[in-house]
Amino acid sequence: MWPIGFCVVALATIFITHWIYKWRNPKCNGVLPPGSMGIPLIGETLELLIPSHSLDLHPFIKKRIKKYGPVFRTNLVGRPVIITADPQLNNYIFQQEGKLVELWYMDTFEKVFGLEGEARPNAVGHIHKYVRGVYLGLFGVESLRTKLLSEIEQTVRTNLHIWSTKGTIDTKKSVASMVAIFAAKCQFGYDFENSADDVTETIYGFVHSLMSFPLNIPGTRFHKCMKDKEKLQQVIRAKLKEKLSNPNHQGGTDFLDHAVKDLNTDFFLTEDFFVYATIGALFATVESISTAITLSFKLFAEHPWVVEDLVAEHEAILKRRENKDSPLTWDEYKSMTVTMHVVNEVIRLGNVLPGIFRKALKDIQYNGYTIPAGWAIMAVTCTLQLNPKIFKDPLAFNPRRWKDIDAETAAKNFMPFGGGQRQCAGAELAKAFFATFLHVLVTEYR
Ligand code: HEM
Repeated sequence: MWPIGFCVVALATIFITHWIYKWRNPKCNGVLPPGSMGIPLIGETLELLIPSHSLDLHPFIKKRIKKYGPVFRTNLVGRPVIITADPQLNNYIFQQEGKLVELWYMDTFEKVFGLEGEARPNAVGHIHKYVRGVYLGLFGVESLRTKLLSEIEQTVRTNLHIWSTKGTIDTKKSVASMVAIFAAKCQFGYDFENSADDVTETIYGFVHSLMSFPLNIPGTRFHKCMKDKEKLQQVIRAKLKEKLSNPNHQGGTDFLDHAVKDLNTDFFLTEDFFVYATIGALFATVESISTAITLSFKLFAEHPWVVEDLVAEHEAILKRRENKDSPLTWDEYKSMTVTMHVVNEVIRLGNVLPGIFRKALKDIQYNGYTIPAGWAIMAVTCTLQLNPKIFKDPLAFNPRRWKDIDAETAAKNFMPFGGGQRQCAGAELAKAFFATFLHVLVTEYR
């Protein structure tokens, strides 16, 4: 009997050894960038998921850049990935959308945001053109100027007032709820004040837990995130059905109003498409703005002179007004030079989006290395923002540095909103929200 057992063990050992060898040495028609593929099945995921409490590059990236250089290979959640902190390669990749690369998010994100199949909201070509057009229409400069700026101001005033009546607040959670109230209103017409259900907790639960290990079993953070996502989908779908079934519905201006107008006019314009695209915009808005504003509280506490600079600028704005209580105007917003330096500096250090993901459609040759077709690429742009040649003493919070940085240098060395065709469609909204928040904060509160 023992020879059979011996053969089974030997075969299993050969199979596992071969599998591990293949895992560590993936196929490539050329030379792969240096790096390690980590442990079979999970790769190096856990190390990347450990939160970093520093303003510097995440230790996972920093350690590997030091060891391998700015372009290296790894494996995240079972996916082979090339991580690039090389500005030249990053720029090249941003210009190759639909040619050598396509937008790709982690497999978890693909499921959560419905980024699979021909009709996915992140597809290239005319689907992208449609989605981008809708986003820019909703959150672009014209919409901000005519409508959103005053809605942001109202939301901020109400929320800061509520915070001021409490002993302490959890900053990240409170800021995220404030942004969620605004986002839910302008993206799917959710009326926070007159709704029995408080959807902001659900949005916070969803956004807060998405960047956790994707293990969907009861008790895990990710499982709770999926439950919150399902609830959100139901709320958004119910809202869409309500709008669709109302024969007197007049064209409004939120995301679902576009759905009412355009549903089924093209193969991809389905109910699911609009629900997923709304959830995507909600996540992008709440997570990014709340991260930046929360960080600013910590930085202000450590640098009170920055708050003094802000107070001086905003008190001057109030002084120029005929009526001190009148709402913030677009011209006032556009006059906020110091505030925009603060916003830039917080976003520079905030590393709001640690990586921009793409998938190689063909083998990509770069500096003697090959990025194989099918591999994911994670472009880390924050190395640019921490370059000591451009940003002296890069980890120091110093908004005044922006006085000496001209527009051309900034365009080449400051890319928190990405680049190319996929450049952030919410950049103007993020900046306007942040600036309005600072306006109300420093003019009304200490
Ligand atoms: C500090 C705030 C923000 C930062 C740093 C940021 C960063 C980025 C970056 C780097 C990209 C490019 C992603 C890629 O190339 O794959 C992007 C895309 C995008 N962002 Fe933002 N974002 C912010 C706020 C927002 C907000 C408030 C919205 C609101 C809707 C938003 C909506 C989007 C959308 C829709 C895209 C995809 C654009 C496209 O594919 O054409 N972002 N963002």
